Amino acid sequence: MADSAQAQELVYLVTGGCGFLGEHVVRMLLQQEPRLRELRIFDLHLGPWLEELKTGPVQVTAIQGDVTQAHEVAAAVAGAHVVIHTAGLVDVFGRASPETIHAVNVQGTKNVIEACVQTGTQFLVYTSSMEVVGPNIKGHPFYRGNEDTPYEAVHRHPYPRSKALAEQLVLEANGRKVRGGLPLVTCALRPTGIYGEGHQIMRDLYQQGLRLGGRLFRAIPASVEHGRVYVGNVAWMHVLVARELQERAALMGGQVYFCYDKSPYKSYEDFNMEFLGPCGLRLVGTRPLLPYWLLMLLAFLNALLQWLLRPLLLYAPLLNPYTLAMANTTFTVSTDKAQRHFGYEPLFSWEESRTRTVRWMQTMDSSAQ
Ligand SMILES: NC(=O)c1ccc[n+]([C@@H]2O[C@H](COP(=O)([O-])OP(=O)(O)OC[C@H]3O[C@@H](n4cnc5c(N)ncnc54)[C@H](O)[C@@H]3O)[C@@H](O)[C@H]2O)c1
Ligand SMILES: CC(C)[C@@H](O)CC[C@@H](C)[C@H]1CC[C@H]2[C@@H]3[C@H](O)C=C4C[C@@H](O)CC[C@]4(C)[C@H]3CC[C@]12C
Repeated sequence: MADSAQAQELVYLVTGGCGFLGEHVVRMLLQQEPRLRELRIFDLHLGPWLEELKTGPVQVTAIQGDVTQAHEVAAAVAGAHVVIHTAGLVDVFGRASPETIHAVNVQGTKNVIEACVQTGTQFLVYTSSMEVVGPNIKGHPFYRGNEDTPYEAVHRHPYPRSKALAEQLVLEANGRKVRGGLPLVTCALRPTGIYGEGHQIMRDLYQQGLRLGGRLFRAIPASVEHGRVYVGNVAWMHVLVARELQERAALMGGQVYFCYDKSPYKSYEDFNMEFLGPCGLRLVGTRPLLPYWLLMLLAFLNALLQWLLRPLLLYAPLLNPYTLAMANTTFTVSTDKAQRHFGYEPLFSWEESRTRTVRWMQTMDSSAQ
């Protein structure tokens, strides 16, 4: 828990606070924000682990609610000094309809913005995504770019489209007058692919490897770099930006910041092996075992199967045309904007991030046996 030497007078609200990133943001706030009086956690699905947080000096309020319901959002936001909006439908596997993704990610964000304006909350941090930028539908690489690198952001997929629309709404809301006459101060954080304790896709890949006799088969060239960032550092950036936004509104209001740390630039598959390898899995092949056209054919067959089976069951494999194209397109960031604007430095080194993730994988492994 944070040192209580400073006056505890702030109320924070974290939407999506029971998600993969959200839980880390909640725990990081309790550890690193000494001015917290109340921490509200708003989520469609509340986790049982929240109970253990209620024994500390900070009042932890769990609120079960839906960001698509404006009145539920307004009730949760009322009285909060800071909102960290991480709630979202993270779906590139065809599990949810485009309409549902839009309702949660775009309308939900509109509801959060309007709740801040109507109830007088002055600071809003939005969890955006690298996908607001790319990779685009043309497969153009984004090689160690930054927030100012020119790039043709063209999206067709519902998820990146929804994140781009939501981010735009948040940035445009910066400067609006909230109840009481003060200006709303907003900013957006763009994580690349987040990894760490609780990452569901890493769990899925581990289970897939166990089913294949401890092997995974390379599908992506090792030369394709994909940006990754440790969840603890993403959580820390959220806590720090929420604090500094209150002090440096003129500089930071309406700004976007990529989330980054010292995680190495690698292909998606090679990076995952940093954690799956110590758990006994092996990546077969120094180059893709199948030609790209055959992989794309398999991806399209998966998409066709998903469509045919939808009336009966949800078939949502990792491989589909969008995920294959994404994995196969270089997208890495190299920036120091967060350091320049609000003094961000990663809280966890690459070695610590890797060790913590491997340790989580191994405890997951032992509980699976
Ligand atoms: N995971 C990544 O690699 C990654 C990368 C960049 C950005 N992001 C963004 O970070 C945020 C969190 O992502 P995550 O990976 O933790 O996903 P997640 O699915 O683990 O967490 C999302 C949380 O939002 C909640 N939620 C969903 N719909 C809701 C609704 N209608 N009302 C209230 N709560 C709702 C879910 O219950 C869940 O707890 C998302 O906005 C996502 O776009 C994630
Ligand atoms: C089946 C193989 C081709 C396998 O390599 C596919 C991997 C694929 C599931 C992932 C490759 C890149 C991932 C995405 C990336 O890390 C960034 C994202 C942005 C974030 O906002 C949400 C998650 C994601 C879309 C992430 C999802 C999994 C991948 C597509």
